Amino acid sequence: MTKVGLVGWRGMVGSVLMQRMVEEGDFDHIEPIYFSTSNAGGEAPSFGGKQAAAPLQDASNVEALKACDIVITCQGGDYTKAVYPQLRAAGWNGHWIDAASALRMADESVIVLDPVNMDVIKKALANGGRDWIGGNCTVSLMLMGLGGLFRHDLVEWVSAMTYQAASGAGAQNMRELLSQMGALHDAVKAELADPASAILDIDRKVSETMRSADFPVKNFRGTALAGSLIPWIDVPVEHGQSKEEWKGGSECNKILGRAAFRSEGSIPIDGLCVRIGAMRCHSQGLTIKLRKDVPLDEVSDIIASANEWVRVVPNEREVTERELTPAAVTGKLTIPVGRLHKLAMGPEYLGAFTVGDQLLWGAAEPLRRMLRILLDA
Ligand SMILES: NC(=O)C1=CN([C@@H]2O[C@H](COP(=O)(O)OP(=O)(O)OC[C@H]3O[C@@H](n4cnc5c(N)ncnc54)[C@H](OP(=O)(O)O)[C@@H]3O)[C@@H](O)[C@H]2O)C=CC1
Ligand SMILES: N[C@@H](CC(=O)OP(=O)(O)O)C(=O)O
Repeated sequence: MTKVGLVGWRGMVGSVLMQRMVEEGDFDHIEPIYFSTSNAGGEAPSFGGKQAAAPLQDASNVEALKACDIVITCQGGDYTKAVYPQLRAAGWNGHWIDAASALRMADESVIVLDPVNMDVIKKALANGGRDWIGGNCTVSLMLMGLGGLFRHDLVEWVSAMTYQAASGAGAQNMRELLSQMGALHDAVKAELADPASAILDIDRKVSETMRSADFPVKNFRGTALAGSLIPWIDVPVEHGQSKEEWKGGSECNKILGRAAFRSEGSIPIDGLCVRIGAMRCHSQGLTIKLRKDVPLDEVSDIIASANEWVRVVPNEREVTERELTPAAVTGKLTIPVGRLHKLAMGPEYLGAFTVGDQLLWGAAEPLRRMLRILLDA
């Protein structure tokens, strides 16, 4: 049976991956070997009702990793940068499946999102490809929603304005968001219980609390997210972009197998990435310049038929409020796309809004599916 090394399985992304692998019966097809960066020799877990043959292995032990046919890691970029080069240098020819961004733009890597780029994956497999990297969550979720328009080569450019959840910043940030919400509520609890209290007094107290020295903001780099937002994600790069915004253009074009971002033949994709107080769903408001005036019902059919997870939500108030929100989508694989309408700029300008769970299609699911593609190859 194929030996699969699992690194980062107890982290947030790794836990979602384990949950999905159990749900899909993936453990029936593999011999799992669990690794740890902190507890080598400890007891290995038994996901999918399958007991691992050995205790937890040391995740930095190249010899132990070499015994695996496939390694899947959700441990993070620092781990990848430290271990991957040593493993390849030691002559390991296995398949490396990785959630981290470290290897995404390397020539040898494919950014995997098989409902969108199975052709790119198959070509790389036929050419001996060995490095399969999950895309940035915002990018993968946008392509899961709009994949049909790209497949029909209808997109001249896209501007994506994002509304990204706390989970994208990590588990500690999700906790801190909730602590911030709790602190704000605590500050005005008495006033909220009194229907006669003045709303502007409540608002003033909330603002004071948000700006106070003891408001919990360590993980969000000193900034309030609850009751506010943060219009910057990740480090600055060139052209005034944040790295998260740069990934939109660079990774989308690579996933689609097109020319490098900003070079001839690539599709311009750019916008502003914003952190908001959602838990684990990223949303995006999209302006799409189509190559021609395509009727809205055709646009809708093309989007809806691209894959089995995308759902077009009619551009109507009630259904949008019910189905096109992080609260509705969280924990689900469905990718709703709605607010579809032609914008005032002209008939080639399409407005759209999409929501997706950034730990499922945004992180774990493309990796899990790549494992199955390799097992079935
Ligand atoms: N968060 C996200 O939205 C996305 C993240 N990624 C990538 O995945 C990587 C991992 O992200 P994420 O899952 O959020 O990271 P986590 O911090 O949740 O987990 C990373 C590792 O931390 C160690 N760890 C230490 N303490 C704990 C604890 N109390 N509970 C669980 N694990 C603990 C575990 O390693 P050990 O068991 O060896 O001690 C674990 O594998 C990121 O660095 C990024 O590269 C990719 C897409 C999206
Ligand atoms: N940066 C993303 C999460 C993430 O981990 O992205 P990447 O896989 O590209 O490092 C966010 O904050 O929402």
